[in-house]
Amino acid sequence: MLITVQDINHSFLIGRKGKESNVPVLKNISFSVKQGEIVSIVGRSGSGKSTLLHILAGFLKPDSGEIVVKDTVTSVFNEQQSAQFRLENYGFIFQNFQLMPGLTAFENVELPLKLKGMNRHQRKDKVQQLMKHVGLQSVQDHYPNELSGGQQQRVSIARALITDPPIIFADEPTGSLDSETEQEVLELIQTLNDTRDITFVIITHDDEVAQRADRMYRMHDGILTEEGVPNAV
Ligand SMILES: Nc1ncnc2c1ncn2[C@@H]1O[C@H](COP(=O)(O)OP(=O)(O)OP(=O)(O)O)[C@@H](O)[C@H]1O
Repeated sequence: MLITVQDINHSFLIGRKGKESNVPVLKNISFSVKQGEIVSIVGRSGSGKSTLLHILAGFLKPDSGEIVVKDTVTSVFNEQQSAQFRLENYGFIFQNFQLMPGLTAFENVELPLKLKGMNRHQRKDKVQQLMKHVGLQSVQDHYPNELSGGQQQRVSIARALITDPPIIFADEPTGSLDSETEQEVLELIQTLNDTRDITFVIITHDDEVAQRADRMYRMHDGILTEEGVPNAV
């Protein structure tokens, strides 16, 4: 298994000081993701999906339970260890793209390589190759506000991929796209999964998006259960 999540529990303390109450948000969550799978987690707003993603990615510590990624227990990491592990292993795609408005499409994709200290020549080759792969060659000098929603999401996907992480976490990746563009982005994810063997964990409130995955889990009031998908082999 690439990712194994075992008995995760998490609560938030809410309310005024002295009158706080503990609200359980994740209840005994266990699931696993195999290398090369696309796994979706679907559920209504407030069901706990984002909290689970934050815990998986190490932004938040669970109250109890264990997460193992690539044979490493990540749930015991301190902040610095989590940050390092994220840098080496995870890419992120968000609903609202989170591109840097002052950088061109090319520069947005290039940024993670700059942060890693790769030299300019190598960066240029790598970024150009990937932008071609995701169909962005003709718009590489455009700023985010000169791109369509679908193009912006392609840029953010390229940015997530540029450091070759084995795992991509996508939080509502098609949430702000029209249905045609949504299909294009889902097809791109499928292609990248096929050609580069990248594992995707997709969080969504949309059943149709979730059913495009190899396997699908449903989150309901903090409880996660696996459901069959139509295209399962
Ligand atoms: N930092 C926090 N402090 C207190 N409660 C929180 C906090 N973050 C989330 N919650 C609560 O935890 C529950 C689950 O929230 P979460 O954001 O994980 O749901 P979600 O399924 O991702 O929803 P959405 O699709 O709207 O993002 C909600 O009831 C929310 O109010």
